[in-house]
Amino acid sequence: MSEGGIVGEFFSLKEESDADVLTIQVGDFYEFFADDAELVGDVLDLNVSQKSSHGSRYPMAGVPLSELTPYMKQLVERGYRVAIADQYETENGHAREISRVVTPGTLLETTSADAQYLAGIVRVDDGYGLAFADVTTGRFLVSSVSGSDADSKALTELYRFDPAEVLPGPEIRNDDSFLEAVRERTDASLSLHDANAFAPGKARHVTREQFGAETLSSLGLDSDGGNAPTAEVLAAGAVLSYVEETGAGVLGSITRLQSYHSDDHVELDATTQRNLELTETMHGDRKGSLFDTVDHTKTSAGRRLLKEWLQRPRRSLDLLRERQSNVSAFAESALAREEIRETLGDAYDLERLASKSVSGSADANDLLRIRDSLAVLPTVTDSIANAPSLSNSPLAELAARPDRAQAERLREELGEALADDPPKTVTQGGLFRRGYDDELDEIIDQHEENLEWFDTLASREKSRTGISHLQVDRNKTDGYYLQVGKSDTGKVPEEYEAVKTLKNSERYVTDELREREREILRLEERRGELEYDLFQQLRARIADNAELMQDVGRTLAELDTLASLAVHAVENGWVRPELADSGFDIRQGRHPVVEQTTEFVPNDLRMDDAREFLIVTGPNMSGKSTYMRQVALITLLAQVGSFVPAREASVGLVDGIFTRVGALDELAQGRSTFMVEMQELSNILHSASEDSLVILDEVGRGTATYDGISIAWAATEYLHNEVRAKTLFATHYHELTTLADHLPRVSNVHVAADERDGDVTFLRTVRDGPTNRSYGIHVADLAGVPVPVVERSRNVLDKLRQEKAIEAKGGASSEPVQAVFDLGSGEFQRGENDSSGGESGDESSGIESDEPAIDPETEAVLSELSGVEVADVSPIDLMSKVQEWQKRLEE
Ligand SMILES: Nc1ncnc2c1ncn2[C@@H]1O[C@H](COP(=O)(O)OP(=O)(O)OP(=O)(O)O)[C@@H](O)[C@H]1O
Repeated sequence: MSEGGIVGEFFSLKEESDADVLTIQVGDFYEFFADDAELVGDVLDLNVSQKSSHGSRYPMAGVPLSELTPYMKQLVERGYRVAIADQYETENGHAREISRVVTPGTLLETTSADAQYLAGIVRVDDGYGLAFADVTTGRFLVSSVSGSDADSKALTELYRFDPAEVLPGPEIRNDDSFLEAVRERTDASLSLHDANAFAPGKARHVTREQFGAETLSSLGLDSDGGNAPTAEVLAAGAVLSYVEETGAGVLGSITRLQSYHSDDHVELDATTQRNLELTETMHGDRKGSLFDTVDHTKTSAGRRLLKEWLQRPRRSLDLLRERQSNVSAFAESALAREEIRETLGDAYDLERLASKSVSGSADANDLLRIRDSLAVLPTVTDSIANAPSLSNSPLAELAARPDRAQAERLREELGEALADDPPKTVTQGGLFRRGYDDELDEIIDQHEENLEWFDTLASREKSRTGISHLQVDRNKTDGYYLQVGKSDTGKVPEEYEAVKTLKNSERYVTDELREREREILRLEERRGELEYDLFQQLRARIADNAELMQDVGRTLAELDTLASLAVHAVENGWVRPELADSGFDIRQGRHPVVEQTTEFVPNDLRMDDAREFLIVTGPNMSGKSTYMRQVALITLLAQVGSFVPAREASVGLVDGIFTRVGALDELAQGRSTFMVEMQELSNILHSASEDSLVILDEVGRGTATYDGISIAWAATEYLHNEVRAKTLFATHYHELTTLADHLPRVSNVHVAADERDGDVTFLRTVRDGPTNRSYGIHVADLAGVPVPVVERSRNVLDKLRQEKAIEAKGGASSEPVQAVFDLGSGEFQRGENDSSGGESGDESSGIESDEPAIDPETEAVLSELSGVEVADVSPIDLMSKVQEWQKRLEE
């Protein structure tokens, strides 16, 4: 291992001579480890992780691009071509992949098929301007958000793109609460960027240079009266200049600017994406996510697009109907679909290859991949034209979108240039076909002629000299030589010059041989140079067609994604949903992921203007959460343009899906469950509209029972009266079921269970009306809670029920439990002192202090088990506490 010395202000490099292992030391803080390095062609492939000054290793993804770039530059200057593919273990033991390539002339470029966004965000008077550059494909999107909830809208956009790096404008201070939220809720690194880049003049100049003033004005993004560029342009300018300065992508591959409106998409914040397990399960596994379940794509570009569609469901009826028709067409014609999918399997990621051509990092193999991928388009287009059900669908138009003639010309050019079976690297020679370049042909002819001379040399010399054991050979140290067997050395003529003596033979050279050898080496060198020049010229011409390649790549990806959706629909009996203005009528709906592994009991859902809010009750484990998630996922899939798991479905388009379920992750991070719960609830109450779908699972359970009920009660009223969002609310607070008597559009449904002789059977069927029992103790029993505790709980429950019955009969309003049941009848609703959800035990509520006395013996036992006051917890919390205690015992 040799010390490479300081190669940059903060960077030093250690390398082993054969470049097998590379350790890069960065300042005092980080140490990068390169394990399992492998030389693949002329690219060095490394696995990289990073060690902090405290000694803990963590993945390199945590390092901002700007920090990585300078040291990458150093490597490049030292003549390396570096591909870093780091696969590392995250805290919970799940491997994730982030890959980036650095090549001469360019900087960071991703080798991962996933989109990697660099985001710029600028705050203006009435909102934010946002710009997102995908360094994988060169896609560039801008948008703006405004209004009183601009903060939350901007955050939603950031969640949606999930950028690797965010550049906040200089007006967003480091301690700004908005940045706090970005830090808290995304994995993005925040990078400080030159404030000048955000300056209006600079930003406009840079964006105009990149896209032209015409593009800006056609998108409505040019300045007002020539002075103030729009917020999007400010953000775009900063991102572009950052890309240019740091090489976080390739400017030349950013060929097009797309402007989108945040209203084009269904609002789906990070919490909801996680709750619905769109791309990862709650435990961080890819397997078992919706994406993993429905993905049957054949290409990495198709996979990328499918993920994007799931994360960004759309609201345009026309677009969704078109996608549906395409999925339908593919679903109906199995033969043509499978033929097309097989052809698609030959396509590489053209969007990425376009970026690589522009950056100059595309190698010989990449040019071949471009050639082969371009050939896929006409084959696929012909397959579509030949299948009537496909040619009559919008698929025909989709496939015709890229300029086929231009694509064909490009493919022909590559076909004429590149040999059928060329080498992996240019330096090996033989990349180009004969007839492509006259000079190259001549060199090759001369080279071959010289080689032939060597071929005939042995027989010529044999007959001239009478030496029988003579052969001509070449090796790295001696070059060309004549080798004569020991027995024949006496016959060697004068002009032979001995160069090496071996055991059984002698090696000679002659002037003539030296001259030929020099000529061969000259020709080989010239051939190498010329082939490399030609390769570069060809690559540059290909790069001029980056936009075309992006078009073709995008089209193939879209066909792949649509065909994948069709495959899943056919294999799982999904149906095309009817897209309606509002409301839901889902018959025999199923959960798209759970149905893969379980004998699933389908369920219906009906919601309309007269039935907007469903309170879902049912025993623990009966299927409430599954039912609600199933509704959210069916809605989401419908707005992707996919078929849905149901026998029949009408889905009203929504503008957002908002969910609030148990806060497992935050618990692990040490935040108060209840605080998180309330923040999420608050966000929903602020952001949801009458066109939204809201899923609430157990709101209020994180605090004292009466506080919890009060908050859940008030939130229901607010959603029902003010927001009017379509809402499903699962609760164990049976008191809430009485809301249906007071609020006109609230209805009760419950997930049925059957109890016979103390045994509970979960029926999984959703029925109208509230449930009457909670069966929590039965679940505790199932979970293995010790028999004495289960028995005792039954005892306590009976007691509580008896008390309730007495209170109900007596009807005295001063009775504590009665007070809860009376919530709907006035006192609470009127928002008097006690409706404000005061702290537990707050004198003003008059409730906590009036709680029914629990048998002191029970309270003592349970308190000891759980470490909490019994009166302060809901039945579920009690159960989880008991389970917690049981776990502790096991440990
Ligand atoms: N319709 C169904 N068909 C088959 N299995 C189901 C169905 N619904 C739910 N399940 C299964 O039942 C189990 C419990 O479901 P779920 O978590 O939705 O219950 P829950 O009522 O929300 O429970 P809790 O109140 O304890 O949170 C899960 O394992 C789920 O896979």
